Amino acid sequence: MTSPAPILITGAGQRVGLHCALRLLDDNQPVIFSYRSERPGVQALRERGAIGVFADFSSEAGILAFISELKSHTDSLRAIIHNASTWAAETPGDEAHAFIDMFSVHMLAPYLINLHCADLLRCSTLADIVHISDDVTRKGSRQHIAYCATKAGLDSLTLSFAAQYAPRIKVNGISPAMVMFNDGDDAAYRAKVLAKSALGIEPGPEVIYQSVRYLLDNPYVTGTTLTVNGGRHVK
Ligand SMILES: NC(=O)C1=CN([C@@H]2O[C@H](COP(=O)(O)OP(=O)(O)OC[C@H]3O[C@@H](n4cnc5c(N)ncnc54)[C@H](OP(=O)(O)O)[C@@H]3O)[C@@H](O)[C@H]2O)C=CC1
Ligand SMILES: Nc1nc2c(c(=O)[nH]1)N=C([C@H](O)[C@@H](O)CO)CN2
Repeated sequence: MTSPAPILITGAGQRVGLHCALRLLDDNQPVIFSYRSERPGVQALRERGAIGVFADFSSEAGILAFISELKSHTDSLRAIIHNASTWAAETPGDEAHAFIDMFSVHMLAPYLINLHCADLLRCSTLADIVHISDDVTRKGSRQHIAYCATKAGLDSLTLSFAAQYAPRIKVNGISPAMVMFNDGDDAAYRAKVLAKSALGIEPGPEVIYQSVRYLLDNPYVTGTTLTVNGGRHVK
């Protein structure tokens, strides 16, 4: 029996991307992942048989170099999961650089990878693109203006590529609110963030894998962005 086409997940060296990559491997799904920094998670994925491809999505050249290296490893893809992301607040005096950096990783990389890798997806019987965005695009963010704007642009790509690639390729999004804190988050910040949702929990990355699984397995969903926010919109 031939092995299924691999799933590409970007930014899988840690946290949500690493969790989802490991869960896909648990399901006997071959994985190709991008990483930018050598991390324990990168080595763990390699030891599970996943193929790691270096990627710096901060420039067009870096994105195209990744695409070229990716195509040297596979001629088909079951799915592409755009997970890579930078969560940066406005940096006084360097706002433009931060905006350009997040535009590149949140919009230009998904755009170019989707355009250049559509033929790889079309070699798979089932084909999906999943954009991981952020619930914050629902109403904007005073503290992360550029981050939110570039994630909103990713939401737009979901709609456009869903229309462009139907019916051969499904294209959907996932919009989480906080699913896992960062190590440096103090108790006061954690309490403040937990109070923003109706359910008031830190669910962990499994809720994103469950959302990915739903989108990959459901043949009648495209152009949809799943809200996974603990009920922030009803709080
Ligand atoms: N964590 C949460 O609570 C929430 C997460 N999300 C979204 O879910 C997804 C996963 O979140 P999380 O796991 O916290 O993400 P991380 O902040 O851990 O980022 C994931 C990876 O993206 C990679 N990355 C960042 N910038 C670049 C770049 N320019 N080029 C290549 N790779 C890059 C990093 O690679 P490296 O480490 O190798 O440098 C990093 O490991 C993201 O899209 C995020 O925006 C949305 C709402 C809440
Ligand atoms: N790339 C990332 N994006 C986001 C992160 C993160 O750690 N990396 N974290 C958040 C926060 O949890 C935020 O939702 C808290 O309100 C958002 N995006």
